[in-house]
Amino acid sequence: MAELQFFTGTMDSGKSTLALQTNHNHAARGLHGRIFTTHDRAGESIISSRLGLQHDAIEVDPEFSFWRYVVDTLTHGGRIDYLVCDEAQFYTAEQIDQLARVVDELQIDVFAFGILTDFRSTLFPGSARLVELADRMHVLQVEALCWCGKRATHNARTENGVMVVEGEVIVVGDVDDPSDLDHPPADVAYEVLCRQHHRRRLTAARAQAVSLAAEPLPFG
Ligand SMILES: Nc1ncnc2c1ncn2[C@@H]1O[C@H](COP(=O)(O)OP(=O)(O)O)[C@@H](O)[C@H]1O
Ligand SMILES: Cc1cn([C@H]2C[C@H](O)[C@@H](COP(=O)(O)O)O2)c(=O)[nH]c1=O
Repeated sequence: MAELQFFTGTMDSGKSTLALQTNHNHAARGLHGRIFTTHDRAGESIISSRLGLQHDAIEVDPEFSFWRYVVDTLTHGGRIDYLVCDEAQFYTAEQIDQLARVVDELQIDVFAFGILTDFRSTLFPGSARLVELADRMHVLQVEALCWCGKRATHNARTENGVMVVEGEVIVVGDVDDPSDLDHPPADVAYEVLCRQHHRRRLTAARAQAVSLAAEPLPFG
């Protein structure tokens, strides 16, 4: 039986890597798949992982119909055994419904990958629909960690280093590596945090500033 599976985790938890591995393992066994993505950091029609892997992909815009694409391909003699769908949080709820229909009516496996919540800790519409419809949901095993060492569960957005909770929902960006002194923080960046530190808006930089401020002055 074909299935709609949803693989989720915070930013930087290995979703795109797993998406590319899933495609590789199925293709290696002679199965025919299609890879979809949208708004990847590397650009249009590309799926990229931070481990350096990249692959061509079909760019999904809000008008794209998965159902029409698959039916057209099959009608013209093409073969599709599975779909790999990255950045699925950005898909519309209707597109997730189409993916479920592809699974149920055409017996094609769908592997969807995406983050659950945005920088305000609100479910993305695509992810909400996947939670509602997926046959199986998997939380990625490789845990991204908050600066405090706890498992990161939330995605924070920073603007010029300061965590924000208002703004456009979709802003393509990357997590900052504070140890990479060659690259100063981007104007808009992301940081993964545990819930407690997301709630308190305590990013690594702010935690460090607070702890330095609490140091007693070196009076002789
Ligand atoms: N230099 C590195 N060495 C080893 N692993 C790395 C390195 N850079 C990134 N990674 C791994 O890649 C993961 C991010 O993979 P990626 O597929 O881009 O994540 P996602 O799609 O969830 O944002 C990190 O959690 C880490 O495990
Ligand atoms: C939290 C959040 C993220 N985004 C963007 C930032 C990245 O471009 C992608 C997530 O990609 P990843 O492969 O999981 O790292 O989503 C956004 O647009 N809005 C948000 O609130």
